Amino acid sequence: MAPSKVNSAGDASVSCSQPENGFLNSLSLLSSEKAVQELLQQSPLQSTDDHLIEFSDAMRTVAKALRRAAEGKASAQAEAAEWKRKYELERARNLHLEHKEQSHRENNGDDEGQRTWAAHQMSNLNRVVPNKFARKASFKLSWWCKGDQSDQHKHDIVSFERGNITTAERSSKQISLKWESQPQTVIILTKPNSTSVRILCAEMIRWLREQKKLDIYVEPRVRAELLTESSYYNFVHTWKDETEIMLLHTKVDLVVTLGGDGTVLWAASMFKGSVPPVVPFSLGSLGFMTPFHSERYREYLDSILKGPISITLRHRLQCHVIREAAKNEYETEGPILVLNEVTIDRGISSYLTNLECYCDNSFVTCVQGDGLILSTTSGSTAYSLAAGGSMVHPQVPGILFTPICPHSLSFRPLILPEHVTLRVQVPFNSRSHAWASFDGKDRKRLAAGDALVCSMAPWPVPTACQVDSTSDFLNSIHDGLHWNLRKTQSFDGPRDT
Ligand SMILES: NC(=O)c1ccc[n+]([C@@H]2O[C@H](COP(=O)([O-])OP(=O)(O)OC[C@H]3O[C@@H](n4cnc5c(N)ncnc54)[C@H](O)[C@@H]3O)[C@@H](O)[C@H]2O)c1
Ligand SMILES: Nc1ncnc2c1ncn2[C@@H]1O[C@H](COP(=O)(O)OP(=O)(O)OP(=O)(O)O)[C@@H](O)[C@H]1O
Repeated sequence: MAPSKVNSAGDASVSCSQPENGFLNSLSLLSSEKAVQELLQQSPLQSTDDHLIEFSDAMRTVAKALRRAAEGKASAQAEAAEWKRKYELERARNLHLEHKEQSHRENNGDDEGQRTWAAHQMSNLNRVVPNKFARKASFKLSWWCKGDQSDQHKHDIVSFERGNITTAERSSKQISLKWESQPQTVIILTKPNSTSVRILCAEMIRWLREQKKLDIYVEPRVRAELLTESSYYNFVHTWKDETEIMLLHTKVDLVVTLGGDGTVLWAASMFKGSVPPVVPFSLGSLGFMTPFHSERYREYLDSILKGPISITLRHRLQCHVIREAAKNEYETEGPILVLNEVTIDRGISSYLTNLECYCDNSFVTCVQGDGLILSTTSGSTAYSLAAGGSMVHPQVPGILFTPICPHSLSFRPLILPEHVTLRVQVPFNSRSHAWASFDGKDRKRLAAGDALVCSMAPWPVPTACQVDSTSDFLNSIHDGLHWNLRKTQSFDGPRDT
């Protein structure tokens, strides 16, 4: 970098060569600042000459700017190093988990090996549950497709035998649930402040108790409402605190939701780990994930309690907010599971969001616009659709990467494979904070340097199908969204001859 020069007209100019990465070299900056200071000391500052006073002021400003640039770069380098350290810690932890899973599979033989790591984790949790809850009904999930009688499903969809690469096995076959023992406990979750829901809920509880002899759980709010109607509902169970909610999956055989899609999202959010099968009854205006009509609840529940039933395994995303201020990974907040999507947007800020996105080790892009939606395939018909994302069958494993109002003409949405980990980071030079929301709820502020890390969760939400996964999906896009509805052209008129 060349030292500062004073030209014949007395103007100060600082010329500097531009290194490849666009940053000024901090050492050269510091040495040029020193040169400027030396020049200032040599200058006759006491001189009454106005030009020289102006010149020395200008030099001071230049010196200050150079110092700031050098400091800024040093701090950015330190921050980058800290982020790299955090990222490596996280990768090391993931690798460790993978190894553990691998050795767990190897130690337990082939059959056990087909169980997921998640199932292993959940069984650890189950061990602490007292015996009185051990009467949960067992069921068997099997792969079902037309003409295929086999229960077997190879987990490896790609075969490499003898150098021939084939993908004979498909991952998205219909899943069927068959009860191995009679379901005994049902939890009913309801949309609040709705008279029709309250009436249906009371009627359904009475029917399930008297005709099906089932134990019933409801939320504390609902139990209180039922008891104000009649003391008959004294047998209905509820829970007291978060700890009891955490154990619900060990007691409950079936979850019934009465409401719209929001109630299905609410039900999913109550289960931080494994989720019992969910039967969603439609009492909302759209009901994309609620294929069961409430008027025919007796008929539907009768057949579901007998089984077998078709299931849609709806994948969830697990999200971690990593705070820049956290000293190590253990200080990050616990995972948040979403069934639809996590959205990172500009909140009330009037500035563009500036979000750096990484997929595993690769830089994806920088989102400048209103924000970004990371969606499951179940969520593809919700906010992501409104932002221009594709509609994807819920059984397709993948993560949708959909920008919200990007300030660029060429930013098309992406669909990424289910095994990737995404990191969305608010850069240090961002003009504003960003906000993350989870299935449209729980907004969290992301300050400069904070990041959101998101990957597929090991605990999907099994929802009962009215017909089967594909028919239900197509019915929803036809009935709910009026997809591709157009009057058919009449036969008369011009045509190819
Ligand atoms: N511009 C938008 O379309 C927009 C904006 C904000 C939030 N949302 C969606 O709302 C969801 C929260 O739902 P809520 O019921 O708690 O809020 P809400 O009561 O505001 O309802 C939002 C609407 O989205 C529909 N919806 C929810 N999940 C869906 C899905 N998977 N497929 C098709 N439609 C779906 C609901 O039926 C409802 O009509 C968020 O997860 C987000 O996807 C959409
Ligand atoms: N049990 C619950 N407790 C608290 N909030 C709930 C519960 N069930 C649903 N909600 C919330 O109530 C809101 C509305 O629920 P839902 O979407 O089911 O009904 P809706 O708006 O009438 O349906 P639609 O969107 O189809 O018209 C959602 O934001 C949801 O999160």
